Amino acid sequence: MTAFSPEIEVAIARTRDEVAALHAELTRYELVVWTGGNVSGRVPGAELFVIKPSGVLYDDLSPENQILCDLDGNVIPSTPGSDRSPSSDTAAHAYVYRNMPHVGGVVHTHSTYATAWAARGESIPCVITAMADEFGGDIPIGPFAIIGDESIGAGIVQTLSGHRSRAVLMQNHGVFTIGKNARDAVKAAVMTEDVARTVHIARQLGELLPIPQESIDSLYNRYQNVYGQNPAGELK
Ligand SMILES: O=C(CO)[C@@H](O)[C@H](O)COP(=O)(O)O
Repeated sequence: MTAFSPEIEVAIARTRDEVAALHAELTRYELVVWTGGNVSGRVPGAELFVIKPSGVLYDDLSPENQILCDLDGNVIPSTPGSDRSPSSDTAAHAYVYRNMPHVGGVVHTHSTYATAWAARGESIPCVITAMADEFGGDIPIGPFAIIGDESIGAGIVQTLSGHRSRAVLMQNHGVFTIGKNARDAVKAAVMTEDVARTVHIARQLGELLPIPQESIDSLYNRYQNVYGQNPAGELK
């Protein structure tokens, strides 16, 4: 059995609880079907993250069957869940954690409207205030990348580095989001689908009206730093 300090064991247990519970948000907001999609969370204070097992039904996910990995994506042996294969996107999540130290959570979905934009290789333009609030501008397109190795992670990091958006539409694939923690990344995935649907419908009705850059900046700053009870600030 791999031994960690008591403090890290507590952090791992909390991350297992959080990541398992957050998968239920993907089904609640209808962002996934069957076993598609995944959530991971970095273990605070350790070079570790927790991710779901591959191809397991959402109803069967629990804290005990989430899988503990190091930042190279290797499963930590003899830990709960380590008898199963981790998510097929584990190498991609690991690449993001290694290369974006400020990121504490990563989420992937094939949510319908956002993935339809990805299938066209088209970024979602910032034409509603909710997009300016959450993403600070357009939601960008990332490159086409093969599933199963670091390619997706490299595409996420390349596209989102220096970008305000917490979401990228990986071309021909779907949504990947990042956040300060796993919950923040899940929220970004929920918001991505919401704005993808609204902007798609708006475009069916006529011409989209851009928001001036200074208004986008102002909306973004207010939402990230003033909105709500305890704003966490932008992701950087
Ligand atoms: O995008 C893909 C495959 O197209 C995968 O990411 C699935 O959406 C989820 O795979 P697991 O996390 O269950 O391996």
